[in-house]
Parts: sequence; structure tokens; C-alpha cells
Amino acid sequence: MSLIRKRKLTKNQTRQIKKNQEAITDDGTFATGVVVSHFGKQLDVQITVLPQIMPKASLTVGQIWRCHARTNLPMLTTGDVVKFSLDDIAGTGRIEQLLPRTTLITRPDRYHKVKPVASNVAILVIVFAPLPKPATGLIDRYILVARLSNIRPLLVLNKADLLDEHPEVVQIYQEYQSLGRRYGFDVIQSSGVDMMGLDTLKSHIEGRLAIFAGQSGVGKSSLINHILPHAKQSTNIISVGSQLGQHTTTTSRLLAYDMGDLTKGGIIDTPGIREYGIWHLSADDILKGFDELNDLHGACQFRDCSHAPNAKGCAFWQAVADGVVLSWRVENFNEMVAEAKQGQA
Ligand SMILES: Nc1nc2c(ncn2[C@@H]2O[C@H](COP(=O)(O)OP(=O)(O)OP(=O)(O)O)[C@@H](O)[C@H]2O)c(=O)[nH]1
Ligand SMILES: [Zn+2]
Repeated sequence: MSLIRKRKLTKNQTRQIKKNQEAITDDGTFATGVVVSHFGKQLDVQITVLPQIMPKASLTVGQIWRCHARTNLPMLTTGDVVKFSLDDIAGTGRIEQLLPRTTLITRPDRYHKVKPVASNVAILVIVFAPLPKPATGLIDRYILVARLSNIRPLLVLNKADLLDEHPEVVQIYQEYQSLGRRYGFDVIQSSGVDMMGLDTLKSHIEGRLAIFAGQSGVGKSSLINHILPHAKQSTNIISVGSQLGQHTTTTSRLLAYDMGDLTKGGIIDTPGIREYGIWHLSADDILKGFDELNDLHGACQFRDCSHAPNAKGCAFWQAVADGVVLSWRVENFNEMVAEAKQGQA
């Protein structure tokens, strides 16, 4: 099904689009920056490279400019690297160009349109904890997001100070660790109570753009605050150019490790990742999140195998019987496929 709705443009609209496309070459006055937050049609862009021709002497790297985007650009999101022109008098900017994205996390909205959630993210930190009780279905869903977006997952078992009372969670941790060893991702522990594992976590994400995901209450905000003690203040940055004052309702924001230097990476804090739906995905897409099952792709006796526990000749369940695949991973896969099908019905 095509998601693009065809419509007729008026002469005026056609002329406007043409005009927009024409005037986007950098005449030396464009600044380069990163989208650090966006709310509705407005985006805040932090300068990373000054324009060759300085329109304003007080312009510095690290300043945040409130911008709107040219209408011919694709929908922009936090993490995007852009070139923008500055309107010195109004104190605002206009995003002229979107530079190539290394990665892009998207999610479908209610109207079946795919929306960008974050761009240029290098690592997806998936946090779980002994309490609230881990939902492996949710962890697996985030591993799927990472695989589909070509982003490295990093699993963090937080609140490790509570592990003595929760041996069943140690087992889940070890099971993910063995998957991680086979399929190239790390699984670590941390605790904000006894300050354990925080440096290891830091060393995994330093110099990169990271995004945190996980059940509510597992300690994501606490971890982010430990890593970025200045994060709270950074929400109160005054937009330098526009003097519009403090932001109120941002939908998503980038918290930099070094406020003046975005090239050192940071953390994108966005609700978008929490609302990640899967109904737009096929069973083959979902399989990409399950590396060990993906290895068995096409190995079942019947091409249309349901992978139900009693399905004849199912390679997944044979592997479970052989002790090389975990039964709950097959169950989580089946549940996600069922959920996706239900959403498509
Ligand atoms: N025992 C223990 N408690 C922790 C740890 N880290 C955070 N907590 C507590 O867990 C609760 C939830 O922490 P948050 O950081 O708000 O969790 P969150 O994942 O950001 O939650 P949402 O914002 O709802 O997504 C708070 O009461 C924290 O004090 C930890 O390492 N050990
Ligand atoms: Zn099967």
C-alpha cells in the first residue's frame, strides 16, 4: 500500500516549491549546527561550525538558535545536522539544508505515516532492572529497533544493588549476555545507589550520540543525571538569538556531554522511543531483531511455518529442544508477529 497521497498542487504552490528548491546553495553565510530540540514547527539548533562570512560578530560555536525549516525539507528531528541561515534582526534562523544522516530511528504514527524519532544515534541503551520486574518482550522490542535502525544496542541491568533478592533477574542478565557475545552487543550492570558500573556505561557511550529506552521506573533519568550532572540546567538554556527565553514543552532534546562541543556526543531524551509501535512490520522485519532465529530463517520444514510450539518441523523449536535457543525468545518473537498482524487487520 502506498503511503503517499497524491494531490494536485495549485500554481502558487508549485511556484513556491520551485523557489524553495532553487535558493539552497550556501553562499558562505550558513552556519552548521545540530538540532537539539524541537517542538511543533520550531527547532532549536546549536551551532557547531560558524559561517565563513560572519553576519554577526557575537556569533559563537555552542549558541542555540531557534529556527524554522524550509518547507521542502523532510521532517527534521533531534540529532539532525543542518545548515541554517540567520536572520540577525529577528534573531531567528531558517534551516536550509539537512546533511546526510548516519542513522535514523523512525516510528509509525496513528495515520500510518512514518515519523522520525532521532537521527545520527550510534548507540541505543536499553535499561532494565530487578524492579520493576523485567519484561523481556520490551527489551526484545528495543533490540529490534536497534537492529532495524543499524544502531548498536547496549543492555544495562540497573539497580544491581537489588540483585541479591532477585536471582531470576541474574539469569535473564546471563542469557542476554550470552546472546550479546554471539551477536556483538554488550550487556553490563550498573547501580546509582552504590555507584557501580557508571564509568563502564560512560566509556561505552562517550563521544557518541546515545538514546535511552526501557520500562518506566528502571532508572533511566537517574542514570542520565549521573552521567550528565549538568543535564538539568541544560533544559533551561536561553535561546541566544531569539531571546525567547526558556523552553517549556519540548518533545525531545539532546543533552550534550560537553555543552559547548556537540562533537563530543550526548544523550537524546525523547518520548518517541517509548511509543514505538510495530504494526507496520512484517514477520521478516521482526525476525531481524532476533539474531539467533534469523540464523534459522528458512530452515523450518514448511515455508509458511507458524513457529507455534507444536508446529511440525519447526526449526525454532527444534533449536529450543537442542538447547541452543531460549524458548522465551521464540515466544516473544511470536507475540510480536501476532501483535503486528493484529494491528494490520
Ligand atoms: N535501588 C535502586 N534504585 C534506583 C536506582 N536508580 C534509580 N533508582 C530509583 O528508581 C526510581 C525510578 O527512577 P527513574 O530514574 O525516575 O526511572 P526512569 O526509568 O527514568 O522512569 P520514567 O521516567 O518513568 O521512564 C526512583 O525512585 C529512583 O530513586 C538504583 O541504581 N538502585
Ligand atoms: Zn518454524
